[in-house]
Amino acid sequence: MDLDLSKFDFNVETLGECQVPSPLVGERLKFVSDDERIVAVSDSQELSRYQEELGYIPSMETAGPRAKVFQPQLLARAAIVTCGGLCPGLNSVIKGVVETLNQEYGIKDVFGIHYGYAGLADPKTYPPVMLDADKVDTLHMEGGSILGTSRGGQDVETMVQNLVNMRINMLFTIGGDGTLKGAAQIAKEIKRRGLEISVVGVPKTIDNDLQFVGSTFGFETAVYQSTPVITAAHVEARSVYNGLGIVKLMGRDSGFICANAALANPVVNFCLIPEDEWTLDGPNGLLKAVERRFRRKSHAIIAVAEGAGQSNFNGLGEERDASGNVLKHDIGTFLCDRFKSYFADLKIPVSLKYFDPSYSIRSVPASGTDQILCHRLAEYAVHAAMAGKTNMVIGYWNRSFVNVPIPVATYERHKIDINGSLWRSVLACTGQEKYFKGRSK
Ligand SMILES: Nc1ncnc2c1ncn2[C@@H]1O[C@H](COP(=O)(O)OP(=O)(O)O)[C@@H](O)[C@H]1O
Ligand SMILES: O=P(O)(O)OC[C@H]1O[C@](O)(COP(=O)(O)O)[C@@H](O)[C@@H]1O
Repeated sequence: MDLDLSKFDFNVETLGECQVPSPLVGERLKFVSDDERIVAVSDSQELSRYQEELGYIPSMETAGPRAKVFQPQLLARAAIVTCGGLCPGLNSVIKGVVETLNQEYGIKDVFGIHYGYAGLADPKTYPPVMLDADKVDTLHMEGGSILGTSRGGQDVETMVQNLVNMRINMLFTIGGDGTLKGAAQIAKEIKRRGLEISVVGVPKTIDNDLQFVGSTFGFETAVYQSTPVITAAHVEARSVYNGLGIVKLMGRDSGFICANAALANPVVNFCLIPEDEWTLDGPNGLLKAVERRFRRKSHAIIAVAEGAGQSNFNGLGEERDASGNVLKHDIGTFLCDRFKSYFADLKIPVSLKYFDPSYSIRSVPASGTDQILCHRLAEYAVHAAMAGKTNMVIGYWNRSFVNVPIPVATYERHKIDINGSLWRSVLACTGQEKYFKGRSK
């Protein structure tokens, strides 16, 4: 089956003339396009590092439908799996994949795999469900994942054998960096066995920590959802003498939610992220900084990312979740305890209110433009799988949807550049530098 491209309002196969989503890695890289591919060329150290460690030059291609459709319509059977932590919009992506398969390609056999890779490894215990247009009709209104999710490793050979048993030839994995690494292993095993099964990822990361993906669904919703909580913290703190509001937000290794929430809510006075170091004690520490702020304003709001300030727990050991992710020590309650004892020792009154909205933030449905992003990422994932592409994830880069090889997207975590303009804006907006006196940058 070939696809009639005239029904789409753009020609994805004239990349050389019209669509070059650059830059791939900062401004230093340049691009040349070669038919559908966008090849990054540069003599920068960064590129050589990729080339050396990955064994190839990282390249992306413009996402979209291809005239040559690889999957025969009658035999095409798809499976969708959601893994890792919840994220607003998971259900919207599931709906988008099912509808695009149904409506654009006439493919009706779509399996929903239950409970992440656990369901793929053990479909007897967690039987899959057939998904159709009726089942997904109002799915975008629901938070969570209708399929359920899980963490924890599964046997790759078993998962691939189950795909074969179910006669699946397209697997859509909706997940973050762990899920994508799992997807890459599945794709490798598929290749080793000489099977024709596409494995295409849709990037799910509320923390926004994947490389070359630009925008991920759920992130904007998370920032938006933080607003009522920060507002409540501010109202509480402002209404009493020396009111201190501490709001903990998600972000294990990357502080994007926290930084953006601080910018979106300019009542935040201190934004603490994993990427930037700060001390608690001493003349330049956070405790003293809040004391200084109290003298000027008598209230203060701290937004802290869950992965911030972990050096305060040095020597306490390390726990991991089932997927191997390092569990962060609870910086929120730690700060509460330290502030209470600090001000008690100084006999300075303080009224501290602590807010941890993490799970209520991530369990809502996607809102605003996140809904649109979910649908479009899903559409492009289907186009990629139908064109026979594999071991790749859809990215949104420089206002273009792109097909990004999984090893490139997961090569390292995307983090806030503390010398970059985003962090500079946060520092300016919070004014935290004037309280953190003498703090090195
Ligand atoms: N390095 C890895 N290789 C293969 N599978 C992985 C890897 N890391 C995680 N996974 C699997 O991917 C799934 C989701 O991973 P997890 O880290 O929990 O969430 P996320 O995908 O959001 O990062 C889990 O089932 C986990 O076992
Ligand atoms: O408590 P859980 O369910 O393991 O999830 C907590 C984690 O989920 C996240 O929201 C997203 O994590 P993943 O991208 O690894 O799924 C993190 O910010 C947070 O640490």
